[in-house]
Amino acid sequence: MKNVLDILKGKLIVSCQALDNEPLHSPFIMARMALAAAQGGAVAIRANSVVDIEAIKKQVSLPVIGIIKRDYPDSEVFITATLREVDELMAVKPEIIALDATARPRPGGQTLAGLMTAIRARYPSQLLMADIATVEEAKTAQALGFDCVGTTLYGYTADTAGHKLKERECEFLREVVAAVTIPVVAEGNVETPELAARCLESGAYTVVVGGAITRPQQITARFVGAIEAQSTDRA
Ligand SMILES: CC(=O)N[C@H](C=O)[C@@H](O)[C@H](O)[C@H](O)COP(=O)(O)O
Repeated sequence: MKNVLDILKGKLIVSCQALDNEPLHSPFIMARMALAAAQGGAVAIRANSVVDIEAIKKQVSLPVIGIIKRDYPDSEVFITATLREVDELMAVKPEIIALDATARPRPGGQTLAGLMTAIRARYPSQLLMADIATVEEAKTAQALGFDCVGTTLYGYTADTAGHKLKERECEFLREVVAAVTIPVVAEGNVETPELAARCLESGAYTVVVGGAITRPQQITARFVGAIEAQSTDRA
């Protein structure tokens, strides 16, 4: 049996997520999205919440990268922010758990190192993915013993706001790849098949695509934007 990270190498992971303010918010729909992704050739699914992961695991036999998004009043960290979310996720045993590994202050003043120690003590064999936004954070994640690191939060922190992976021929991704030896997951705003392929060429171990496949409101807006840009050109 291949280990989970081997399965992901050079392949596509589809993120099936819809928050409660999104039109497709529903474990049933996310499970069907996961089935469609599996039929299209995805090798794993990234998903948010216990109920979604439970429904997805009933529908497909692919490995799952699990997260719980939860807002805390004292911190901007919201992806699997504390041990509480890790404990909840372990009820549905995602093959990999991803957590925010940015340098931002965490809920309750906890440090990332402290959280890692607590997770490793309770779940020593659980694979862990670090969602980061800077090269320094990737290096720290490797030093703390994360199994892989993802560019998930690049463009979503105060310091990196607005940046996208595709900029300057994937320069940020290439810098992360050069800085660590653990597998690097290209994730965040991978909007086209060509960009997904370029991420792998740039040294990413695997690539996660979310909205460009599973958020039809985003896909629609991209079409509308292109049509409107062309009609402005013609005017
Ligand atoms: C920043 C944040 O909250 N990212 C979340 C992380 O799980 C998801 O909302 C994204 O959909 C996922 O990272 C995939 O990215 P994209 O949908 O851009 O392909």
